[in-house]
Amino acid sequence: MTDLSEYDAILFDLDGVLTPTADVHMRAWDALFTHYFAEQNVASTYTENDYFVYVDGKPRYEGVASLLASRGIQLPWGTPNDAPTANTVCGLGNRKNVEFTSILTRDGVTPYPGSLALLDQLAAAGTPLAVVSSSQNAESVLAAAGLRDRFRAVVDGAVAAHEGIQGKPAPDTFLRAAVLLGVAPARAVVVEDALSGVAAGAAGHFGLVVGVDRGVGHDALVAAGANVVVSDLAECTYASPSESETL
Ligand SMILES: O=P(O)(O)OC[C@H]1O[C@@H](O)[C@H](O)[C@@H](O)[C@@H]1O
Repeated sequence: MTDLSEYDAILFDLDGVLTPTADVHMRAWDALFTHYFAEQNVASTYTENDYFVYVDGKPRYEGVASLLASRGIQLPWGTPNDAPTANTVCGLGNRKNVEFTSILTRDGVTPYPGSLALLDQLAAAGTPLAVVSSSQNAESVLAAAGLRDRFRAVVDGAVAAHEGIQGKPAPDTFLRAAVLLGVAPARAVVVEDALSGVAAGAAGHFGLVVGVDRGVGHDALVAAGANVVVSDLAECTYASPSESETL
């Protein structure tokens, strides 16, 4: 068990940490790039490892640009308003978003039971919580999962774009959430499943960076800066202050 009760606040990534929506993102990216690479006759096909290394946890268009660069492809950046049919970085990202949104609408979202159990302990302890996600769909996912009210602050892809905050792997979105919760980074925990997110937590000098291994691999998470790695948040605990006193 990893006990988080010595810290004052917890900053959670969303997709793959609280909800199984990293899988939905993965499937939507796979559909986009498999099709696009076939159409463009790119010899090296898109794999799951490509997702973990180049796309996972990053803001939408940065993920597209990183993956294309891995194949030596350069496209015009375009703008976030580009149609999903446009062959620009933004157009490809928006094409993936059509797929993501349709899966989300069709299937809904159920939080991981282990994550819910930890959130219940944190609610009982009154610990300030934030969601820090690169996704512009974070508010929809939180609402669909019935989790929005549990978080004092949400710093997501839409907030970052609006406020001009650099996305993961830069630490800035986590640092912004710490400010919103009124906590020093050294007193807060970052919980992340993506290499880019773990790297952001380490770069922000947070008190503890918990890596959640949903497929990236224990060693890769540690190499990116995780202090501890769990396979599910059921392996984390947070005793409320009254419980801690009686221990
Ligand atoms: O396209 P969106 O919803 O803004 O999401 C951007 C990224 O958000 C992250 O949370 C996911 O891990 C990535 O897979 C995703 O690409």
